[in-house]
Amino acid sequence: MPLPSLSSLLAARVTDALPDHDFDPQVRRSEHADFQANGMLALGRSLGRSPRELATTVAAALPADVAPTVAGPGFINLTLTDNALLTQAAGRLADPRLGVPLPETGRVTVIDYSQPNIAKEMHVGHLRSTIIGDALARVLTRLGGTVLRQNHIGDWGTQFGMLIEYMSTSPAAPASSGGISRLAGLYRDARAAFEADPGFAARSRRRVVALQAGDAETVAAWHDIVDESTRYFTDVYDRLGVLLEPADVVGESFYNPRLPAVVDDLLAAGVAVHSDGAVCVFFDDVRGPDGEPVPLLVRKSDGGFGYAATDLAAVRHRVTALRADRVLYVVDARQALHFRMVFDTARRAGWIPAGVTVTHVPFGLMLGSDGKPFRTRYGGTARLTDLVDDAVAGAREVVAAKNPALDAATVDERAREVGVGALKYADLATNRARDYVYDPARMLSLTGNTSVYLQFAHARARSILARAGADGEIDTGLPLEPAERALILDLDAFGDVVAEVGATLEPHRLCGYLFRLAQSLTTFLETCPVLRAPSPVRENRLALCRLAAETMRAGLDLSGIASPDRL
Ligand SMILES: NC(=[NH2+])NCCC[C@H](N)C(=O)O
Repeated sequence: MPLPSLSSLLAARVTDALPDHDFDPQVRRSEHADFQANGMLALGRSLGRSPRELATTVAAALPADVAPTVAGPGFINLTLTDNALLTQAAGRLADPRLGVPLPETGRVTVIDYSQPNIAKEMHVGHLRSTIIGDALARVLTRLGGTVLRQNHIGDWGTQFGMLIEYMSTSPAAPASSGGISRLAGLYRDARAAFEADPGFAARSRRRVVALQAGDAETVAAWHDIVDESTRYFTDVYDRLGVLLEPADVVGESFYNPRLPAVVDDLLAAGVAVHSDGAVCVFFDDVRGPDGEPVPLLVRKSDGGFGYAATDLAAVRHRVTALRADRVLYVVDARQALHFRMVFDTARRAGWIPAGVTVTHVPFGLMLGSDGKPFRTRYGGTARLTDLVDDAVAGAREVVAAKNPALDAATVDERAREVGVGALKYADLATNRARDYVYDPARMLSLTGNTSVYLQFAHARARSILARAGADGEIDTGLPLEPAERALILDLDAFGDVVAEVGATLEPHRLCGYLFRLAQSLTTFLETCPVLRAPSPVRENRLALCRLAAETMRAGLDLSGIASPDRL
């Protein structure tokens, strides 16, 4: 078991002081002391007693080495001894989990994320889903959970009839040449032909039927398109350094054979009804602007299945076959209503057992500097690969300016680590539900809340450790400087913060923490000489450098961001 944090140890002491009451002591970091327990206010309110009196009782029961004092209307200030802080730091250094608990043990989480569409370029929406989903997958795994990644790619639908028909009649090269941009170009042309030429449109519709009926030639052409697209996705994932691999792809086509049963079962359960030839599910609280109910379309009147039917089959599969305790959908906030209707339908059909949760994890848009949805210089939807290229190119300038003597291969490698890190961090650092402005210059800044600043603080600690040679033992009897105290207190919160990200599914909490940690590490390095300090202060400070570097690396790793030893 990992060593509990100081704040959780203090919280336990405060609750122990009032054994007859069940309450949250609300122990938080404070400007007035190391920690402050604020829970007496709420407890006093609920008991109809004076919070100050409760606080006084608690303070009297607490051990003198936490220096309890009552302040204001009933706060309890708590200050730890230097010895207690150093003992905790030594414990953390010996803890391979760095204090991260294992609350997810035994729990299976399915995460549906990334979800690009075949024969199309990936765009910024897929970038956000990929980055956020990947961070959540890493955090939940670290917290002891079993995480099943499901890349729900768009690989099925009537549009492929069009594309296959177009490719079979145009004398062009096979799908496996020319990459995604050629495929995306053909897709655009096929669409245009479909709209302009009724004969082509009719043949395309017959292709869809042939594809669904398993016609060998059509299925082979579809496979070629899927394979070519998957190669492109894999390439993007490699460049981004995310966990997703081809084995995680369970696309829409996977659920195709399961769709008729979805319709039958929903009809039999009375959850879905026939309506104008279609099969629909209605909701009391989902209505259009005219007050008319807006149904979830399970089967269209032409007999075709849509996006919703696939998601219904998917949720059922994930809960039953994959035995998920929790299913997360990391998808753009604009699909909130779709997921609400899908989950509600699955619940009404009795497909979601008690204790299992299905959750839409929404995120906002990436905006341009004009405050509108981000577009490229050419006005189109931004291609994800252009964003990666731009970030890496910008990072190359930062890296080369800092180290003019570096060889080209090292510059390349660092530029990738810094550029991709900056792109991910800019995405993760704001509350995911909000829209955020894409600002390449700001995200690569060496100062401010950027991954570059974090990577730089980490590399500073590493370079001191490299110059020192060996670290030493912590001497818990030494007095501490304020910057050392602040650093130890911040380091100690790491495990609690990771647990909080798992509980809230909000990666920005980790970024905020790492930014504060980088600041206290920087202040420590600027005010407390390490290598020049006399022994045994030197050994203690080296140990703090070591713990800070390890914690920073673990945190960046959970965000999917590299932590190079040098910058
Ligand atoms: N299970 C899901 N519906 N996942 C989200 C799929 C997103 C879809 N492929 C898109 O690009 O918009």
